[in-house]
Amino acid sequence: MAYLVEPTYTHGTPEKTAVLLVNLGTPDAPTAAALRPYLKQFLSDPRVVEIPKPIWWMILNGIILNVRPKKSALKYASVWMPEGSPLKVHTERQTALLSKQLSEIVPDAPLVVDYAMRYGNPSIPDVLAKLKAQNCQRILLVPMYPQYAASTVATACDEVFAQLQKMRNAPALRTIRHYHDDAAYIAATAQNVRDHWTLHGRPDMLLMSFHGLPRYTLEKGDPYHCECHKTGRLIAEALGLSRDEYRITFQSRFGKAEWLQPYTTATLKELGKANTRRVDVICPGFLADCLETLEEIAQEGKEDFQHAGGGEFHYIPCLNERPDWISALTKLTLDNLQGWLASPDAVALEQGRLRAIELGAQR
Ligand SMILES: C=CC1=C(C)c2cc3[nH]c(cc4nc(cc5[nH]c(cc1n2)c(C)c5CCC(=O)O)C(CCC(=O)O)=C4C)c(C)c3C=C
Ligand SMILES: [Fe+2]
Ligand SMILES: [Fe+2]
Repeated sequence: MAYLVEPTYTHGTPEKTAVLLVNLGTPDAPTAAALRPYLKQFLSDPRVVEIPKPIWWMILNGIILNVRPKKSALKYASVWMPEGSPLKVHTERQTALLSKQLSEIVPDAPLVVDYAMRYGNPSIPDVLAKLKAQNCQRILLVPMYPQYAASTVATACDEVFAQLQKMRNAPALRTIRHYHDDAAYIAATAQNVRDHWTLHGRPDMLLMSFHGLPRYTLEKGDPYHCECHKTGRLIAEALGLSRDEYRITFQSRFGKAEWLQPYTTATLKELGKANTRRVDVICPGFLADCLETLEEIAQEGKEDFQHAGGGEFHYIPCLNERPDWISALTKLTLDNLQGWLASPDAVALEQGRLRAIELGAQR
């Protein structure tokens, strides 16, 4: 009698460990037609919009999905790269660079490095199927958000868990919750700012703008607001800034409810009205440039500031492919792989961690 086996049964192929980067996601093209399914998936997630379903369903399908795709498509078109959406292009490059650095540090480790998007493509179900087909029996999920929010990190974990629930022979899973105060992430962010100042001199004000969340998330216990403030304080300390030389603000308000304050837009207008000579803006909660940084901050933010009477406006890009950030990501990954690679690799792993610290410091 033949035994029934799962189609992905991989007896004989070596067991592998996967490092899976997960980012938010982006439309496939800067068009209303591509924006619609992306926004529908994104905004139907109850972790993102916490309004009771029947009411929200009417607003989403009746108004938002008829108006927003066209408006957002124009914005996406203004930042689209020849290779595609900036968020996807940078996430793909970060994945390749992390894979390269890991293979240099632990050359014999059976590691697979890949990325998936929570909304849109490449989707979490598709990438997990790919990892299963390669016999990845352990998965380290690395959310590409340093600060934890239920609407970003938790929903990425939810989706991975939901897929594993459908598998009989499911892989082991580890998740990273946050790294908002990770020394190497803070050091790379501060160095990014210092590099900009070496070339262009210093501003009167450094604005650290984080993606916003509805205010009720803070009241309900989401640690996001506090984590953003801790990140901001650590960056300011690394740069030796006094309290009046920087501000922490929240951007990208969506809908009518109150969001975390102070708002980035209002602050830029206020600084402009005060005739601030120069403001520099960084977005430390975004590891890759995307619509929210390139359009909302670098374009709209600049206009808000200068229109109100402000002087020079400098947007400092995200960490993207910076070598010190790739080393920080490598170290974070290796730290969280402890105990998962076979014993001879454990020694290499420790050497690798030290090498990643060294590489980060050299660059
Ligand atoms: C970095 C962390 C992010 C949090 C927290 C977050 C919460 C959040 N976002 C929306 C609504 C929208 N966000 C959109 C784009 C977008 N958001 C993030 C990150 C966080 N969002 C990124 C990286 C991006 C850019 C994606 C890209 O393709 O470049 C959008 C889509 C664009 C638009 O139409 O404006 C929406 C909508 C909510 C409601 C929310 C928390 C409740
Ligand atoms: Fe967002
Ligand atoms: Fe936005």
